[in-house]
Amino acid sequence: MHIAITGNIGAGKTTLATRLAEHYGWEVLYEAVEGNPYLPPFYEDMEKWAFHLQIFFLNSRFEQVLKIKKLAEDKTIIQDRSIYEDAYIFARNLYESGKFNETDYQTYRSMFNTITQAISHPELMIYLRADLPKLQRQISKRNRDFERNIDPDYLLKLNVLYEDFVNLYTHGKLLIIDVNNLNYAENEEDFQTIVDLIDKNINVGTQLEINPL
Ligand SMILES: Nc1ncnc2c1ncn2[C@@H]1O[C@H](COP(=O)(O)OP(=O)(O)OP(=O)(O)O)[C@@H](O)[C@H]1O
Repeated sequence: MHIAITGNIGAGKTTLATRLAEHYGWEVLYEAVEGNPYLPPFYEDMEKWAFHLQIFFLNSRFEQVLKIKKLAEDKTIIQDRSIYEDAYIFARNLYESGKFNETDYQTYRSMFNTITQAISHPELMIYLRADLPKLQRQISKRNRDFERNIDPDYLLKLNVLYEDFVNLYTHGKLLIIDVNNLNYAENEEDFQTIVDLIDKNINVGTQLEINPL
């Protein structure tokens, strides 16, 4: 089974993916942050590095989904961020804010459309919904150099696109979790709340039985 966690920067995807994998014995595939040569310069000058970064993420996410296709035949894989977010949220936001020019954006979208014809979709998507203060707290807690001056307006715009994305999402089952008042990194009860929700929504390892919130 393929499960993906979706959510804005700092929503807590990596922590949740790691904890769920430990709890259920799933395998996690993380996104390419460490060693991504374009992320630090991108935050310095988005217009200049938008295309490079989007191609890097698209390729790395495509590699992941091909890997997941094979692995998910006999185990459950949890993916830290889905391929859709690159195109429908990050690239779209860059385009709409004038940082991705028309030609580059059309080239990128055409590659994305080609790639999506070759992939299979997650059976379950878990969306972590978090408001700006929560995102900012978590981003400052992890203290990554290149995220230090992240513009609140950038996070707000991404959040609007995330809401659009989940409202229109039809590729598979969707579980929406409001994480504003949850601290599943440190609070066992909060983690258990999420586990209970997931248990209610899937028969782990076999079939899906979703009752959306
Ligand atoms: N397609 C993309 N375009 C631009 N930036 C991206 C893209 N995908 C990921 N990023 C950036 O990569 C970095 C890592 O992503 P993020 O921090 O969301 O992952 P994370 O550490 O898994 O988050 P979380 O706190 O939810 O675990 C962030 O700075 C994010 O903006």
